[in-house]
Amino acid sequence: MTATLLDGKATAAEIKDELRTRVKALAERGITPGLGTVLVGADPGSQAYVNGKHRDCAEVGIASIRRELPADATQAQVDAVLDELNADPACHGYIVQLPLPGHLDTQRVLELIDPDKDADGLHPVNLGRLVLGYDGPLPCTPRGIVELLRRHDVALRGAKVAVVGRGNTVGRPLGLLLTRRSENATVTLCHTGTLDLASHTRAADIVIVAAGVPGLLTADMITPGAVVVDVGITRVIGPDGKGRYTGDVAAEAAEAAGKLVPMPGGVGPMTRAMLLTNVVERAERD
Ligand SMILES: Nc1nc(=O)c2c([nH]1)NC[C@@H]1CN(c3ccc(C(=O)N[C@@H](CCC(=O)O)C(=O)O)cc3)C=[N+]21
Repeated sequence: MTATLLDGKATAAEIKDELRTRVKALAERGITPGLGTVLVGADPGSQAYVNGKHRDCAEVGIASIRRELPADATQAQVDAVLDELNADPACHGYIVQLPLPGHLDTQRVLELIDPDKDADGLHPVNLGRLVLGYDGPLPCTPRGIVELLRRHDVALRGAKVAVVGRGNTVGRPLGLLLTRRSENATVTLCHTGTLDLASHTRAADIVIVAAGVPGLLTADMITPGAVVVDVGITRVIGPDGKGRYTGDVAAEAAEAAGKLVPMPGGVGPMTRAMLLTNVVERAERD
C-alpha cells in the first residue's frame, strides 16, 4: 500500500489565500497587520527560516518588522529590542527565532515577550491559557497539524492518537490541543524513553512523531493504514556529503501508512501559515 499524502504546502497556500482576504478587510479599516522577527546570530538555517517568514508576510500583505543582532549580542541588547517591539503599535505579533546563542537566557527572553504579541504561542502565559482552556494565541506547529487533519477530514473525535515527543514547542502543547473538548481525541503522550513505545504507536489510529530522531518510526510500529504525521526535521549529511533535512518516519513506515503528512511539504508550511494566522487574528482585535 502507498499512503495518500496530505499536502501541507497546498493547504498552507489555501490558508494564505483566505488570509489575503482578511488582510484586505483590515486595510479598509486602516489596519495593516505587522509581524516582527528577532534573529540573534547568523546561523544559515535560522536565517533561511526567518527569510521564509518574511516572504510569507509579503505574499499576504502583512508588514515585516525585522530585527537582527550579532551572535555576541548581550542580554541587555536583546531585552532592549523586545521592549521596543512590545511598545510598537505597528507590531501585532513577533517571534524570537530559536535556538538562541548559548550565553543568552532563553526562558528570560520568552517571558519578556508581551503575551498578547506572542505570535508563536509559546509564552508561559499562553501555554497556561491552553492548559486552562482560555482563549489565546495557539502554538503554530500543533495548531497547523490539527488544521491540516481537519481540512482533510481526518476525524479526531474518538480517535486514538499517539504523540511521540514531549517538547515544549510541539509534543506537549499538541497533547493539550488534541484533548480539548472541541477536538476530543484520546492522546497517549510518549517519548523516546517510553517502555515498549511500539505497543502505544501500534494501538493508535493516528501517530504523530515529533522526537527529532531520524527514522524513529518504523513500519512494525504502526497498524497498516494508520494516519502518520512526520514532524521531525533533523539536519543530516547525506552519502553525497551534502547537508539535507530528514524526518522521524522511516521510508517503510511511510509506505505502510494509510495517510501520511510528509516532511518536507507537510507540517513546516502549515506552521508558517499558522504564524500568519495568529498575527491576523491579533490585528482583527484592534
Ligand atoms: N521562535 C521560533 N518559532 C518557530 O516556529 C521555529 C523556531 N523558532 N526555530 C526553528 C523552528 C523550525 N521551524 C520550521 C518552520 C517551517 C519549516 C518549513 O516550512 N520547512 C519546509 C522545508 C523548507 C522550505 O522549503 O523552506 C517543509 O517542511 O516543507 C521548517 C522549520 C520553525 N521553527
